[in-house]
Amino acid sequence: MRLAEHRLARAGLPFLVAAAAVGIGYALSVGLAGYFVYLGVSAVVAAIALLGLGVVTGTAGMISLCQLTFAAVGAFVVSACNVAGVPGGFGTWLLLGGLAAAVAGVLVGLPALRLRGITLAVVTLGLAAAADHTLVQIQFPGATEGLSVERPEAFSDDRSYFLFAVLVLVACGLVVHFLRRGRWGSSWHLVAFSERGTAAVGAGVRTSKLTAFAVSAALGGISGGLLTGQVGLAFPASFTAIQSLALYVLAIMSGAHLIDMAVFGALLWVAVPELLKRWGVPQDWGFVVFGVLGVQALTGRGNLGTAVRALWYRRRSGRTAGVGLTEAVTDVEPLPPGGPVLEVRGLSVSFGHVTALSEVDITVPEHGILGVIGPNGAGKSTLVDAISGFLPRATGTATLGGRPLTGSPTRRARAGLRRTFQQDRVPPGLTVGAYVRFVARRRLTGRELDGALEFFGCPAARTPLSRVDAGARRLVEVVGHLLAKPRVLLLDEPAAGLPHEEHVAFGRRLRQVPARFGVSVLLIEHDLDLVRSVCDTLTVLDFGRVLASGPQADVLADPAVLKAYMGETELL
Ligand SMILES: Nc1ncnc2c1ncn2[C@@H]1O[C@H](COP(=O)(O)OP(=O)(O)OP(=O)(O)O)[C@@H](O)[C@H]1O
Repeated sequence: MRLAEHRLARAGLPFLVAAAAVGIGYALSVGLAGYFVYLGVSAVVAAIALLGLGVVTGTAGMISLCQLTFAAVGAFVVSACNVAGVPGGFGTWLLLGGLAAAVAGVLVGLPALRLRGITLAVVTLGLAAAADHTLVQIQFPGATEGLSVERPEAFSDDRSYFLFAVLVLVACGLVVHFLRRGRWGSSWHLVAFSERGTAAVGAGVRTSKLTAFAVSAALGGISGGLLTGQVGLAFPASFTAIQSLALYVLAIMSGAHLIDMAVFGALLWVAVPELLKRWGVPQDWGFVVFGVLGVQALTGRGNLGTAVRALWYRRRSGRTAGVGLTEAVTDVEPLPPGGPVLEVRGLSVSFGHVTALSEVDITVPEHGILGVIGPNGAGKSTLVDAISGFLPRATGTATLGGRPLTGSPTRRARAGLRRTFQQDRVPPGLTVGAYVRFVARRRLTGRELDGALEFFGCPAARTPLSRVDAGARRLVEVVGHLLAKPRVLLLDEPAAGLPHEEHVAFGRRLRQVPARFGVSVLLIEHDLDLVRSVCDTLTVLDFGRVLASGPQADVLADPAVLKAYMGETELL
């Protein structure tokens, strides 16, 4: 009951905050002096644009330096609708402006599928500069005739228009909040942290990037439309490339992926030039101030928003969450291994002159756990990369459940082949539960989620992953993939981050995976005790070749394995 009440309270919280924001907006609209009301609308407009930047840059990790170009698209559409007298009034025009900007966002996002970092920055800034130049040439519809945009009837004076702008900001904030908590939001976090990790869970890297660009641009478009309603006539000077650049810097500095920090950034956006004006300093110096703040944010670690939150969490709980595998679990009987479910034949991979794999055959039995062992550099991770589709130039064949396993990593993941990574691919921006639900890519009941996390001794679903240690994050990754119920899961050293005393307990749980989750496993592991306790069959790789393969006891007693793999027979 208390849990249900707690969940209800958490679900209602965003609406409570939204209602409070509307209340504050109303109080400000009646209480502020006229000039500050005008500045207030400017701040709200900037907050919506920053919210958009927070999505594409802060959450999805891409650089976009043309946010005000999207704002210009929104302003253009609103102005054109005003001139043409499009039915529906200002509210409809605003939505149309957002929609048009979203389309522009997708078009700009297309190059982002191939470009990264500084190259993407140059492309988006170049686009902003080109749009800037074009707008000066063509001007906004109605500008030359002086045809002022009509505000909504009920919000026509400055005070009520400020309230209207606050209502739009609150609606945008709610949309962003719920999008971030949904599948799109999780995919943005994942793609920002690791594109390989995103593909490995069967999510589309393209879709993640394009949706982030579209949502961000739509918010930019709405902010531009709102600005047009504020000033009556849109002018190119409001949407220059240098302003887009300054807005980006502000988003980075404040941490605009957090809604409150987007609002804080917007207050700075308005307050800094205003203060400079009052002190008799040219307002363009505001860009220098933002530049300095941006350099500080880019050279330091993190931004203002995350720093404040980190302080808050440290005050609430100083500890990071780890693995708790010491609890006893009820064992389930292992299922007898069936026929082959994953068959790989003649797999070869070369990196230039290095032959990482040569004519490798492996078979994972249904309901079985195949261990793949071998010294460092034997080709184990390359094997996982090749089977899961990350090395398209690999030769050989693979079948999963009798069907050819081909295509991109996303396609193979959707076909029922999942993998984990040796490196951390778990994004810190999500909670344990949000991450596992996203990776599972199916509807999970709370019981199913909590049960699986508990079984592997992982922190509770509500724990932010930023507060989970490296070993536990690997197990959270394993849980997510297991709950996806693939045919086969490839585990690349899943116990590497765990304290050694936890290895036995982890092995005991791993042994039960086929029976509990219906998933067959290929396990790469250096800890031979763990391998012995878990795997029915073993394949030993050495210099990219299969040295031995078969039942565990036979393989571990093979003199070639003893000699080549361990070097010292006593150890085995
Ligand atoms: N991207 C790459 N470019 C060039 N060589 C590579 C690349 N990836 C792997 N190799 C080489 O391929 C061989 C196999 O590497 P791989 O990482 O698969 O070994 P491993 O058995 O997983 O080692 P470890 O146990 O240390 O993880 C090594 O000689 C390695 O240097």
